[in-house]
Amino acid sequence: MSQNFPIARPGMRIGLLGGSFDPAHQGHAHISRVALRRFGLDQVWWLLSPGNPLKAKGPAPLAARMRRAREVMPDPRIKITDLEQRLGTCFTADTLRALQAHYRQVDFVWLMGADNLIQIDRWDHWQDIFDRMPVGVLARPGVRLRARCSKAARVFAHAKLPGWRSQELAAGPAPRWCFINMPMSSESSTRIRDAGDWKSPAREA
Ligand SMILES: Nc1ncnc2c1ncn2[C@@H]1O[C@H](COP(=O)(O)OP(=O)(O)OP(=O)(O)O)[C@@H](O)[C@H]1O
Ligand SMILES: O=C(O)c1ccc[n+]([C@@H]2O[C@H](COP(=O)([O-])O)[C@@H](O)[C@H]2O)c1
Repeated sequence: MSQNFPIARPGMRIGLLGGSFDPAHQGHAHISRVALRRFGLDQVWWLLSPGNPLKAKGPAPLAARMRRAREVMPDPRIKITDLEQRLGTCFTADTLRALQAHYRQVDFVWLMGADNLIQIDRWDHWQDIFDRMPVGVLARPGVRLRARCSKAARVFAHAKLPGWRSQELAAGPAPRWCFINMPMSSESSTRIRDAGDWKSPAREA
């Protein structure tokens, strides 16, 4: 199972940013850099999803999305991975369980944009995600208020770390989460697809 898994030293702090990345864009790059700095992370791993279980339409082929992600994000601290494909998982709770079992001495943080805080309560075993590892939420234009009032924010209100204590997030223990306000990027994959600026091999055919 460990073939071609990224190497991580014991004690490393690693953020996991899951997504369709269909395609990757500067918004992903921006929040990854902010997460590295604000949460004191050593690395961020992008987990390119084989397919979001809540989206009816599948994404572009994984190989094409991986190529594009590497072009967008050449920073050596950001690892572009197809770990979900390798693990055979598509539900986040399963992925995180498998990664923690594989990398027992790594401190992982689940990262997501504020739009996903609004809908995470629809994900499979979503409370397990909060119970399993710290969660870092990055502001996204237009959804900050709804995110703050979301079901997840209410259920885990007791576990919220204020933004000024973000450096403490990765050390845990879970449940513990932190919302980061920052200069935001309005970039989105939807906009790029709608503008016709992302032509994966399958879509060109
Ligand atoms: N501009 C952004 N600001 C903050 N978070 C973002 C931004 N773009 C993406 N994210 C976050 O990155 C993760 C992966 O996002 P995803 O690959 O779905 O991109 P997207 O632009 O949201 O795609 P789509 O428009 O297809 O929904 C999600 O947690 C999402 O919230
Ligand atoms: O586990 C779930 O039920 C689940 C449902 C919807 C989305 N997710 C994950 O959320 C992340 C963001 O997905 P996306 O498609 O919005 O980029 C990605 O890692 C998905 O696998 C996970």
